[in-house]
Amino acid sequence: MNPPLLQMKGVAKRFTLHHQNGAELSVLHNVDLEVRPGECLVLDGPSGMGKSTLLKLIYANYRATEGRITVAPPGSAPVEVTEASPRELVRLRRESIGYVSQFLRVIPRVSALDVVAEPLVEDSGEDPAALEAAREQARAWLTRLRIPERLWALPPATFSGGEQQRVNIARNMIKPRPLMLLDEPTASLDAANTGTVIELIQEAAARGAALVGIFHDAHVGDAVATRRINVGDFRSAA
Ligand SMILES: Nc1ncnc2c1ncn2[C@@H]1O[C@H](COP(=O)(O)OP(=O)(O)OP(=O)(O)O)[C@@H](O)[C@H]1O
Repeated sequence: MNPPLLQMKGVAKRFTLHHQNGAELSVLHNVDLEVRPGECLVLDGPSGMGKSTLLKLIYANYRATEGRITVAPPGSAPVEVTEASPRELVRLRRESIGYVSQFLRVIPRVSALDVVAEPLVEDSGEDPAALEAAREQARAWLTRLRIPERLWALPPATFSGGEQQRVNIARNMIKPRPLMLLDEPTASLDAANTGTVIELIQEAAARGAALVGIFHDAHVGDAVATRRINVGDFRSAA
């Protein structure tokens, strides 16, 4: 069996509520899990249980209060997310973790094509052939996700919710990273685009990515899950 790409051990998250005299809100407690290459772990559980918080801990948007989170990309040294420096985290995200949230962080005046191509352009070292290859791939991703060609040269700020979500998916999947975090990636999508995203997730798992996802639509979770957990099981008794 492949070694885990992601490992969480004894992870807890408590928020300190500064506007409520420093009261603590305990959200996750004793999270132990492993995800291996080729697996898609689906996070289930009622609203407010901590599903998005769990993804944000892995991506280090939130700092774990307790425990260890280790990402071990194949062929490179494992990174302890809980102890990594800001520089190591930037590198880990750039090289090893894709994070598709519901919302695109819009960059003013940058075209949809360049937003999608950017992760490959960053790696191109200004080599003209690599830059053109990055743009060519961005065109293919925009086509596959049914973004009309007339929109490619425009900044996505004025795009519809579903168009922005598809640009975000393309941007985060164009570079095949070993770990993919998916926070309701199909929330604003129609049936055809939801079907495409299901295929993309299955293709990522087939090439050996490890995926952890939250899916609003039960049928999407059912189609992609290789394993599921209920995040309510990590709720603190306190
Ligand atoms: N930055 C924060 N500060 C304080 N509390 C937070 C913060 N982020 C999340 N929480 C709290 O943590 C709990 C879990 O939130 P989270 O968004 O992870 O739930 P969820 O299971 O993803 O919910 P949903 O299915 O509704 O998206 C909620 O009670 C939320 O208010």
